[in-house]
Amino acid sequence: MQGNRPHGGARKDQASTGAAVRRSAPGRGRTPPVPRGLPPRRVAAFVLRDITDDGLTLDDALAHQFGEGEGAALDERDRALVRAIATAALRRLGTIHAALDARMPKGIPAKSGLLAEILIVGAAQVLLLDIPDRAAVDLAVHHARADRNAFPYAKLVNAVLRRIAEAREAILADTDVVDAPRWLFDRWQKTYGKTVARAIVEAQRREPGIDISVKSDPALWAERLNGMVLPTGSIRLTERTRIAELPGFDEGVWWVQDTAASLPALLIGAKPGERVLDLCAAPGGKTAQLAAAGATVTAVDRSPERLERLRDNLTRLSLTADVVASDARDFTGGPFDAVLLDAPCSATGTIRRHPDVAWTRGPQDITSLATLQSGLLDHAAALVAPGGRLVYSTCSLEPEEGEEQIAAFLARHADFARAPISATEVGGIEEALTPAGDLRTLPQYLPNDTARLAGLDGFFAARLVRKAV
Ligand SMILES: C[S@@+](CC[C@H](N)C(=O)[O-])C[C@H]1O[C@@H](n2cnc3c(N)ncnc32)[C@H](O)[C@@H]1O
Repeated sequence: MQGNRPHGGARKDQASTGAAVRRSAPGRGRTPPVPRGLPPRRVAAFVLRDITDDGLTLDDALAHQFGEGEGAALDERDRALVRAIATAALRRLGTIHAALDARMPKGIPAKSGLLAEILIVGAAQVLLLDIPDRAAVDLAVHHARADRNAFPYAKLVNAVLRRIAEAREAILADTDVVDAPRWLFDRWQKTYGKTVARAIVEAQRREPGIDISVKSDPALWAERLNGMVLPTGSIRLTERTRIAELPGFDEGVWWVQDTAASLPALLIGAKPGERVLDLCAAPGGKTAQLAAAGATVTAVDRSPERLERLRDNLTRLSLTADVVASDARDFTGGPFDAVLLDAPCSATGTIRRHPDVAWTRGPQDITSLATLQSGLLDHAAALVAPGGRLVYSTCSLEPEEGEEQIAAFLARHADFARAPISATEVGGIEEALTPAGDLRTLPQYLPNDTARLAGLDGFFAARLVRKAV
């Protein structure tokens, strides 16, 4: 197995050059003409640096770079290219690091500016995108020449990227390389065993399709949307498309939601008129499911910005909920017939959709989130009416945020018992049920011969019932 640490031992030196310097930076006072394709590559390099150095999410990094300097001037096509390069690079960062390591045994030289990012952006194009090798390599060389500190390494960029292009097939076929940080892969091996951990990282390499939850009549809407109905009742689109231009979007018939993310709200089994509390609700995919089932929903989230999105989504869908901006641990009300706690988590189950997650989390995040989750669970429990249901879910693959959380909760709360989940409630996906009766989806489930139509996010969910007094 090859190492897959972030490539570039010169992080500290680079960081100390300061954002203002490194984010402009033509080399040695010259102003060579800027080739047409260079700005999006340069912006992609900054996006990657925002993510790997500053811990921004991909969406935040894109918003940051498109909001200033060279990024603000990019047209829609170039922005799409920046997103494609950054996403591909993050999805296969282990592969790219291994390819660079093998051709640069001494690693990235100190004080070499954006050299690491220039190489990653170049390698992502050469290995993964439909861009001619020559254009990708030449632009990377231009990029290095225009960077004050990467300037001396322009020839090295040329040589390394050409050698990567020559070895493309072998690099992509290397099954020893893992596209996840070592600590995370080791964790998955420990939790799920070697074979399953391998299948997880394999599934995360694939670009996922788009899933849609529909208020009613999935068969009809699958036909209209040119999609397929999944066993879970979601629709999976079979083609890449602009979401807002699809039939039914303006009419508010459906919303985008990974099919695994739709399962926790289904487990509530909301009936018309029931009082249901959705804790940690924004941007509202599960609130919409509960409201569409006819429940009287209270949706709580502590982020006012995310609640704006929830309100917008409900408005488009002509659904209603009582929306409350509050820390869930301070929320009082109820008791409720059912409470859904879709807790904040490390989101390691969503890496196939959000490949940045793999490279911006650390083991300490899992520990601190597990503490937050158990506090949220205890508070949620107090809001459930006797005889009522509590569904706890996270989009994490980590047992501390799932199975272990529920075991500890049940040990603390003798007034709650597990209400085991049956396969028929989750589209018949037997393998997603734990021996205890909880839901544990893994990204490699729901296989399909067409890669883009396979898989689902990794989710955990447990259903508990408060004993009637
Ligand atoms: C996994 S997301 C929820 C997704 C949402 N349930 C859906 O289906 O669209 C977690 C949410 O928890 C919110 N959150 C984090 N900590 C919170 C807290 N202490 N109280 C309330 N909301 C919190 C975040 O703002 C975020 O919107």
